[in-house]
Amino acid sequence: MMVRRLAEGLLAQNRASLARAITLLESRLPRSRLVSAALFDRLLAAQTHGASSESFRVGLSGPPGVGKSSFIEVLGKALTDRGHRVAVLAVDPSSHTSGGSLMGDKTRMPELTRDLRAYIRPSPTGGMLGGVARSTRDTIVLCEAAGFNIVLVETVGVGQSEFAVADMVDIFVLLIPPAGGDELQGIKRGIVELADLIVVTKADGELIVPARQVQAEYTSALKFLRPRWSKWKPKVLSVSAQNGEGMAQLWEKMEDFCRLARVSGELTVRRRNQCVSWMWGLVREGAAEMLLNYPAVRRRAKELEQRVAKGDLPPGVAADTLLEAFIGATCREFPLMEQHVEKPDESTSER
Ligand SMILES: Nc1nc2c(ncn2[C@@H]2O[C@H](COP(=O)(O)OP(=O)(O)OP(=O)(O)O)[C@@H](O)[C@H]2O)c(=O)[nH]1
Repeated sequence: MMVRRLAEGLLAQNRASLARAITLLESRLPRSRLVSAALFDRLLAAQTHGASSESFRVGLSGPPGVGKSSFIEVLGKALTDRGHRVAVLAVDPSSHTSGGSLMGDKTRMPELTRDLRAYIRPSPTGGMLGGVARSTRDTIVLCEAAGFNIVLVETVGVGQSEFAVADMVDIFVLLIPPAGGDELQGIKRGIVELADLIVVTKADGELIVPARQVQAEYTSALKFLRPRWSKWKPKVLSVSAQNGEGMAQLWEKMEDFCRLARVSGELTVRRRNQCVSWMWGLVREGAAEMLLNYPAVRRRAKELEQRVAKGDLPPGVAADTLLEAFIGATCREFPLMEQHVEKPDESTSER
């Protein structure tokens, strides 16, 4: 009953229903998990993947102070003015512990917050990146079901969160401040390689010249990178959120990207691959969690870790030993399982 009402509210683009559904999936309580799984079933049955295929998922990353909030506020407003419905989500595992401003915090984007065509959701405070990324991925799908056709996912440019975000969006946009080298800017090397668009911010007033310089540096640096898409070469632009300069051209480029990726079918392939890799990521995470739930295996893991660290044991041997300890522990707990565990020697001799 609750699930049906929630699904109906969501599909009717009711903001309160969307907020409740997201809170539900962020909850780690087993009952909430069951309810949100049932909700996803309903949404699938209602064929909301139609909404997904029409949507555009944009990842935004950049070091603190780059001007992300101002940028999202201006871009978001321009998009809602064009009739789009825009959701802004955030991935910031640190917000839990730092107690600082939560990413996606409404006060950072005052105009967009008042805009009825926009929906802003702060980062879930799940703590670990895995948990935060998981709920953000599901939240994207809920927002799309609720009629938001553009989903902006922002991340703070520290830690691993930008890699997680790049793996859940269609286009990944890296914001760069108009001064300093990579290290000064706190930008990790690998992250530049993931960018489909690089945007130099604050290109106004005295910062125009350094912004253009940074733009030229990145443009030539990108020539040496292998493009991730067959039909798209990453581009570097400079914009000012303060006076709006360059914002329209930026959106044009994003639209070009979206069109090319759709027409070539690469967007579909990318999303499919992302889904499969999320599935395996979750399996790996779940398996590791299950394994460490056994106290005996946990103890064994500690001991093996120490031996591997000292160089007394090759990591591969330690991993096999740990997996065997896990299988042993499950067989002791569920004796019937032993009959079903394939013995490597027997299975080869049978073939
Ligand atoms: N000159 C100029 N300053 C800007 C521009 N955009 C943002 N700023 C300034 O840069 C500082 C940081 O901008 P914010 O928009 O708060 O973004 P942020 O520091 O990345 O912060 P978070 O959103 O919390 O990640 C503020 O002092 C802004 O006034 C711009 O286009 N031009």
